[in-house]
Amino acid sequence: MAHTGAQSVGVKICGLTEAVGFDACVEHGADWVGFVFFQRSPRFVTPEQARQLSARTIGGPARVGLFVRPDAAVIADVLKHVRLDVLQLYTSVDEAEWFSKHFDLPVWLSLPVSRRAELPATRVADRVLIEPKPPADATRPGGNGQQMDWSMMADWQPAFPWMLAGGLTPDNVAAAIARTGAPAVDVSSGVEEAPGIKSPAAIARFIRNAQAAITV
Ligand SMILES: O=C(O)c1ccccc1N[C@@H]1O[C@H](COP(=O)(O)O)[C@@H](O)[C@H]1O
Repeated sequence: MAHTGAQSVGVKICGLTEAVGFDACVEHGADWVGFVFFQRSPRFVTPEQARQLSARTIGGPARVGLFVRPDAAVIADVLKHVRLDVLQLYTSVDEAEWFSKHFDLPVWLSLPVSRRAELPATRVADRVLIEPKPPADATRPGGNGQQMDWSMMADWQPAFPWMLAGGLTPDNVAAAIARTGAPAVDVSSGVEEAPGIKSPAAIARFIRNAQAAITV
């Protein structure tokens, strides 16, 4: 079934490391920007780098901090430097709830999914990120440019917030939204010139194509 949406699709650009990419997100109206606090990512930023990027604009996209196997002391240190609006966590449902209460912040939980039965039936976090399971030899759980089988979401219409991630690009994002009905999308490697280096032109095209998808 093809989905058509009447609501604006939310767009998150993840893995900002440089001013030029951050500024493109602000200019073209991204809803969220993501800072990756995972050292084994080419998109890793220190808390100070995130602070400097974030300070380039007042307001603008909401700031999402991404943590893999999160540690409360690490998150607390980041929050001393930069205001985050959302924690995006690669952890369990129980831990996600704990972190949300502990830091009094909304938590988005990344859920790796490879078949329809793994899609959540009930709300387990403020938002779930539906992502592909990473390859066995991957050094990180996301940001691998790996696309999932969108057909498994064809008739999945949960009554809670979710976001589609994994292998999205300016060229496929409109089809991804139409096929899955995703209310929000998340991209990292699909808008890069090289790992960790964002392309302002690709960011502009991604946001434009995602937002245009609602009128399909
Ligand atoms: O971006 C990363 O390097 C990363 C590292 C560790 C965990 C998650 C990461 N990225 C997340 O994965 C999605 C999808 O990435 P891609 O578009 O397929 O490259 C990304 O949007 C981040 O939320």
